[in-house]
Amino acid sequence: MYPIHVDSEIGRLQTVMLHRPGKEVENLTPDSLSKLLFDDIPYLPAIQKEHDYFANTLRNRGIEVLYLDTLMVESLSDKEKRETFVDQLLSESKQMVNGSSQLLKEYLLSFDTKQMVSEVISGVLKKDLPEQAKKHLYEIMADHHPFYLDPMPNLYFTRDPAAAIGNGISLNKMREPARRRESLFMQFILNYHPRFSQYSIPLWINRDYPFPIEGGDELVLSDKVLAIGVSERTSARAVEKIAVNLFKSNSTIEKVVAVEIPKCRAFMHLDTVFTMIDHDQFTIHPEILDKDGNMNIFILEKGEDDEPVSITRRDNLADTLKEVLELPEINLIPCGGGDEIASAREQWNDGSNTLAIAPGVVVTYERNYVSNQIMRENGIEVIEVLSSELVRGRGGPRCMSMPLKRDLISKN
Ligand SMILES: NC(=O)NCCC[C@H](N)C(=O)O
Repeated sequence: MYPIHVDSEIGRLQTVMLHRPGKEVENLTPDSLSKLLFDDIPYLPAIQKEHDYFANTLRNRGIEVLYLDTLMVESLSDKEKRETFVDQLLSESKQMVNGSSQLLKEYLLSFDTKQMVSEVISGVLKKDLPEQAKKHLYEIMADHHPFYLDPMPNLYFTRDPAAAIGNGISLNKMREPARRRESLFMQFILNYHPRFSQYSIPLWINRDYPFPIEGGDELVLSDKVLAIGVSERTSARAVEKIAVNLFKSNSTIEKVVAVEIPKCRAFMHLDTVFTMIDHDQFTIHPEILDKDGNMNIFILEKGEDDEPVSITRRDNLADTLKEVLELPEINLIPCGGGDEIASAREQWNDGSNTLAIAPGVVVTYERNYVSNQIMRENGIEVIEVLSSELVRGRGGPRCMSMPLKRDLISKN
């Protein structure tokens, strides 16, 4: 059965891809936190327990949970594919490979596939490899960085490296060097995993496109409308590129709504400040609006004649949503109820980062009790999950999940 279908943010979730955090989060140190985009070091047994709780919450609702590392191991079924993967990984890890590529290649290929994938994710310490003869100045004067290959602690945010849109994939060039290798996994899974490789799955944008785009900014509002944040992580160029590609293909997307949000760490992606939770209800962090309640929004549509795209400006989010979704009314639910302190605190803790598993049914962090209560008062079913350690990576349930299949919205 064709493995990808996402034509909304809210259709009943059928299949999702997660990554259970592993040793890579234990390889964070105070010195590497900011480079590796964490605010603190999670305690591994506790973050795994919380992640398992999240995965079980989804399973209990009948959702099929796939794990990225398992898919990857199943994709690298022969020696040639393993070697191709290691070659590509090492060539893309130039800044991280703080030593000899050849030595690392031999080291990684000495393991079985499962262990190799786990080593790549958790990072390779210099002390794990045999000491090599130091001949070159850069080796003799080596810095004190402990890793040959840096860990990939952000991998449990499976939302960002790739996103399913309709029956295709946005395979993303990620903005931060610490995360760039992550989308390589999905490239190999699409090319080689039997669940995907037998189909010709369209790529709406590819990871070799030079300007960044990340899945946390890509929100499928309907089969015809895609919203994309222009943010700290996603460039206006990539938004236009994916729009043009969608318009000239067999995709059903007719409008791409580019929403500009402040470029700062707390608001790194659109889904940290805005998510869809029902046909006509959304969470929003009020601080993305200016003092008049406006923001910078552009609608991209297929151009006339030879123009690949036409662009028109809007400034009101609620009005734009009503227009593109053809709804008479919509409800924007403010994170933290709009209270100055509660909304800043709960947005920081991903209170706006809800994962809808069906129309009006969302998974959220239990710590964001103000936002959760307000959603309930608006008729939303809120399923809470644990978050003390998961939150330290600055992402919530939407960031931690990559939907592969949802029911068609009309069926719900
Ligand atoms: N969609 C999201 O907002 N994902 C959260 C990503 C957090 C990760 N530490 C990062 O900075 O990329």
